[in-house]
Formats: sequence, C-alpha cells, structure tokens
Amino acid sequence: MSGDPIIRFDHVGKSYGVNDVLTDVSLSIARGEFVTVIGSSGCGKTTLLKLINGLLSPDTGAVYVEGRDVSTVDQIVLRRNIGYAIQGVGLFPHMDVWHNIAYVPTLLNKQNKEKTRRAVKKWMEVVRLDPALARRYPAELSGGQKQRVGIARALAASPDILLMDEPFGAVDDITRKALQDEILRIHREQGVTIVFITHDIGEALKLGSRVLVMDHGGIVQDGPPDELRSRPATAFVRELVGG
Ligand SMILES: Nc1ncnc2c1ncn2[C@@H]1O[C@H](COP(=O)(O)OP(=O)(O)OP(=O)(O)O)[C@@H](O)[C@H]1O
Repeated sequence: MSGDPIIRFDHVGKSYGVNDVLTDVSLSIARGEFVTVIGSSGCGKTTLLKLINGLLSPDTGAVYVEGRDVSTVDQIVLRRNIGYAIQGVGLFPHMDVWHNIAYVPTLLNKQNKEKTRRAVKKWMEVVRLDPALARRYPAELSGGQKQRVGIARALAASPDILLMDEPFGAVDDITRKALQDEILRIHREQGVTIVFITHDIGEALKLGSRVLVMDHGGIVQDGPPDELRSRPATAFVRELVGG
C-alpha cells in the first residue's frame, strides 16, 4: 500500500566493537519524501544509510524496505531498487560516461540493447549532461560533471529509493548550488524517495522536506526545516541552525 512507509527502522542498534554507533533508532520514511540527515562527524550517518541498502546489518531491531526485512531479502534485488550516490562518486575509471551509466541497465536488459540505449539517453538528459560527454572518461570530467554521472548512474535502474552520502561535498559553491537545484527538480519530477547525508546545514534545510539531526547514537530532532529553526530540540540543534 502506498500509505505504508517505504523505509522503516524498528528499534535499531548498531555497534562496531565497543563503539555503540546507533542506539534504539526508530524511524519511518514515506514514499516520495526527501529526507536530509545531518550531524557531527562520526555520529553514524553513513551507518544509517548502509543499514537501508543492506551493506550493514543491525545488531538489534530490524530495518524494513517496502515492508520487507532487509536482512531476509535477496540483496541483489534490494540494491537494484536502491540507488547509491557517494562523494567522489566511485565511477569506473576505465569506462566512459556512457558505459558507466549503462552498467546497471545492461545487466537488467541483457537482451534489449535499445532499451539500455534509451535509458542512458534519458538519464543523461535528466541530470543535464551534454551528450558530447558520452565518450569521455571520468578523468576527463570536471567535479560537477562527475557528480552528474554518479547521479545518473544511481538513477539508471529506476530505483524507488536514492541514497546519497555527501554527494556534493567535493565541488565548488556554484556547482554545488546547481546540483542542489537539479536534485530538487529530479525529486519533484521522478517521485523517487531520497535520503541525503550532508555536513552543510544550509544544504540540509534547503533540500529536505524533513531533516534528521543525529547526535550521540541517535536522532535528536526529526522535522521540517521550519521546525528546526523555530523549535530546536537541543542545544546542539540550536547551534547548528544558528551557525
Ligand atoms: N567498519 C567499521 N569498523 C569500526 N568502526 C567503524 C566502522 N565504520 C564506521 N565506524 C565508526 O562508527 C562511527 C560512525 O561512522 P559513520 O561513518 O556512520 O559516521 P558518519 O556520521 O557518517 O561520519 P562522517 O560525517 O565523518 O562521514 C565512527 O566513529 C566510525 O569511526
């Protein structure tokens, strides 16, 4: 049912050895939401994201994606439905732009090259990559162009969920603003559910219809940007939005 959360954390705990990173985190994200996640360095943001796509498993509690416990579903099927874009992008250096974006569609449409061709063309248009760049290799692109390829590649399997881990961290301010506007437009047009980690409070408040603030093993505030500004739940949040 569309009213059910697309992502749900049910009393999730996660530790690395003696380091309790997440303690009793419960959280529901509805289909189509744009959630930004911000918090101090090392507070567990990336851990939270990797629990969604099954790269990590919870020690206690459970994570559900589309109603299914992530620890029991086929990991390949799960990850096809979840795009993952990270800072530095992780593009395949030996593949040109076209083949980087075509990677997953090629796996999905083995018998149908035309379908893959259409998908790559579409996603290059969506992220506004000039078709003339299709044969360039990652080393021949600007930081912003690489980031666009990373987003196109993450979207090319038409996932329901897009996880983004500081995707715009390594670009200049002007490029960053352009990419922020693009991701807002893509979210509006494609209806994909986005969970987006950032260090930048301005970015968190601009992009998220909902902002999660993490501190010391858990979520200290979870609300729309206006609520963070008008009613910061802790001194940490007040400092964050005031700074
Ligand atoms: N594989 C691991 N083994 C041991 N400790 C880890 C591992 N991965 C992360 N940690 C630790 O867990 C904590 C949370 O890490 P995580 O990457 O989730 O934080 P983060 O909020 O994304 O940090 P940052 O904003 O600096 O990227 C950190 O203290 C980190 O050092």
